[in-house]
Amino acid sequence: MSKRNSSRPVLRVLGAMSGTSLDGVDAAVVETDGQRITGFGPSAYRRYSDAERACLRAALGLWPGEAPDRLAAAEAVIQTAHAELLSGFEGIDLVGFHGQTLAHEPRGRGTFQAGNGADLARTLGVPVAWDFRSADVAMGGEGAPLAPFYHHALARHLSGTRPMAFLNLGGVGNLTWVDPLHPAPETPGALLSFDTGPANAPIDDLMQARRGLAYDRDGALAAQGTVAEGALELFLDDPYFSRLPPKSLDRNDFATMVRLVGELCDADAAATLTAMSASAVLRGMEHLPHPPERLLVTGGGRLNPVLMEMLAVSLDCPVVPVEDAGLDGDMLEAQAFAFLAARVYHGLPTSCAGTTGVKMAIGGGEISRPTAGALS
Ligand SMILES: Nc1ncnc2c1ncn2[C@@H]1O[C@H](COP(=O)(O)OP(=O)(O)OP(=O)(O)O)[C@@H](O)[C@H]1O
Ligand SMILES: CC(=O)N[C@H]1[C@@H]2OC[C@@H](O2)[C@@H](O)[C@@H]1O[C@H](C)C(=O)O
Repeated sequence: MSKRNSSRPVLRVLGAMSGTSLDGVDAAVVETDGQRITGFGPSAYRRYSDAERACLRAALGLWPGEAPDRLAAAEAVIQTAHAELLSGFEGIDLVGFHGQTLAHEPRGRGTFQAGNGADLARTLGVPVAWDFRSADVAMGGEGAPLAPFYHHALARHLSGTRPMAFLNLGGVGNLTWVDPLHPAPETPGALLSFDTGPANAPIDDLMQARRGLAYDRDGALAAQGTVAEGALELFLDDPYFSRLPPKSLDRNDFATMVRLVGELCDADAAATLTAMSASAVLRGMEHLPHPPERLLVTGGGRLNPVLMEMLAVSLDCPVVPVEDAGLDGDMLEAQAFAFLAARVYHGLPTSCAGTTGVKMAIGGGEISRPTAGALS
């Protein structure tokens, strides 16, 4: 821990994210006082085995107390994978542990990220910030997306002077519009963010069902297909797309869309699902207050050239992977939860009206210490 031009100490924070794609756990170090990013550290990835992924898939949609055996098996996978990955890092002041979202229903039963931060703190011997979303939902927010406060810090780190946008193409897509001239993320007008719609999850589900593969590598199958315009139109009729932000999704909220492509051959189905993901983003762009100077794309979908091309040809602004700005698109969400952990530690807000729709800016997350008094 060190002090640098700030009343709050700079922490070396390790963030960990297990996303809706269920591919594995990302972990990355950020040095931050919770406001400024002062450095990026090492990162690592731990893939889930096929058996582990199947176990997590079987637990999607479960709430605490439901199907106890299935849930306990998934929790054991999450806990073990994180402990294995995170124990390989040294010199860490604080861990930001997102866990695995199993169910998300902000206007209903709430939001549930499996994984126990108190146990992880004991295992690693380091304080752990976790359960980032519950407080926001309890206060009437969507509980997601939460990365926007990090996007704001990144935009300032990049010395941006004009509004820019970040697009995460994970299992679900989410879009953040950020005006970097506002020094604080919670200032009205600094941020607008929301989930755009399904991104890779339906494509992955199709590939699993039809080809026994985890995903459409480089969009190779979609590139051979033709988009079924009728199915695309039916998809875009969903009221989610015209609903004003804030709004967020569960991984499987659009699972039935795979039925829209049920009669199509594999390649046409992949092309159509890819077009649906791109079109959901295009509809989302209509909600932004001003056109961004560029769209910085993160998450695995940025590696799908078919999806990226569909976005690029339809948008007026440049569409580029975040690597164009010197950032790491594989690790950006893990970094986000490192940054958010530092904010939790320093008592700073992690969401606001522009991000989750929560009425007042609030700090979510709790901190579990391995022993009383650590990092005091
Ligand atoms: N080379 C590639 N070509 C096409 N798609 C790819 C490629 N690499 C990754 N992907 C897609 O990206 C997905 C993983 O993305 P990512 O890790 O960003 O998701 P996630 O973080 O789990 O999701 P979320 O952000 O919704 O929580 C894979 O499941 C796959 O669909
Ligand atoms: C409930 C939940 O886990 N939502 C995830 C999911 O994956 C992408 C999108 O849906 C986003 O809203 C969120 O993740 C990112 C990290 C976020 O909170 O910013």
